[in-house]
Amino acid sequence: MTATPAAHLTAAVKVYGGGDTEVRALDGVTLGFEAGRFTAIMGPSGSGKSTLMHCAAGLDTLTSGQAYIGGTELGSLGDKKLTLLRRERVGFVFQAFNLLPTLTVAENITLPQDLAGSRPDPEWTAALIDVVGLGDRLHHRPGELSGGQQQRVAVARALASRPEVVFADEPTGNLDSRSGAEVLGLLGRAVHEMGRTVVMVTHDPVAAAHADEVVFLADGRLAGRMQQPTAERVLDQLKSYDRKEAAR
Ligand SMILES: Nc1ncnc2c1ncn2[C@@H]1O[C@H](COP(=O)(O)OP(=O)(O)OP(=O)(O)O)[C@@H](O)[C@H]1O
Repeated sequence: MTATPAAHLTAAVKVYGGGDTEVRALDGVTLGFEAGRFTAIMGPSGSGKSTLMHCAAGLDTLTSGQAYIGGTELGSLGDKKLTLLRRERVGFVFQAFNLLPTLTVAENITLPQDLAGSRPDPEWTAALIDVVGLGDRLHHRPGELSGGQQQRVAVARALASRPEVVFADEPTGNLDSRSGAEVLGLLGRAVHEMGRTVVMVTHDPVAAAHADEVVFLADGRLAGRMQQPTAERVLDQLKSYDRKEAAR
């Protein structure tokens, strides 16, 4: 028997709007994110990447089908239980960092646990701070840090409660290539050295090449999967979807 994936979707459909303006953003996606792996989600603009991530993470609901974190089906949870699940079992990294400007780096990192009333594990927090390389910045505020440093804080915050899965939405979208590479290296270390699970939406083939696997979406459907991606192979694959789109 194979282990339960960290997150998975079965026959996932998401429809926005209705009538003439109806959009099927997800059109029957069945997909699992294995634990202990770094997965990138790619596809042309409008292919449903963000929708898939939001529905898989419990930030949005499916029109039909199921989304699971571990063995928990999200559609069966009420708002309160869903909020708790997101807080305790899922980590998030967004393009815009989303740190609280009035809190220090250290306070930002432990904020989700403080909100949940859980006690941060000092050894784990220290290991995280070491990995993100911000030990000398713990009492600074986000405004005193570079974009790359802020995103490293956001990665540490996402990992602080040892969530079952971290979802990252274009985490390098606001960073220069060097800071972006640092953040991607950090996500990779979280997976390969700290046993975490990361699912990342990205437009950037170079970013996707940091993942163990790339999942391709096209028109709201699963269009392919690539193991051990390279930026070049990812780019070629994306071009093939563009050519199919142009031929329609
Ligand atoms: N709240 C919404 N209301 C209506 N349509 C939406 C909404 N959110 C997304 N869509 C539509 O659903 C489809 C998929 O959007 P989604 O943002 O998931 O794609 P994406 O692959 O993440 O795109 P991008 O790469 O441009 O960010 C698009 O056609 C989009 O216009």
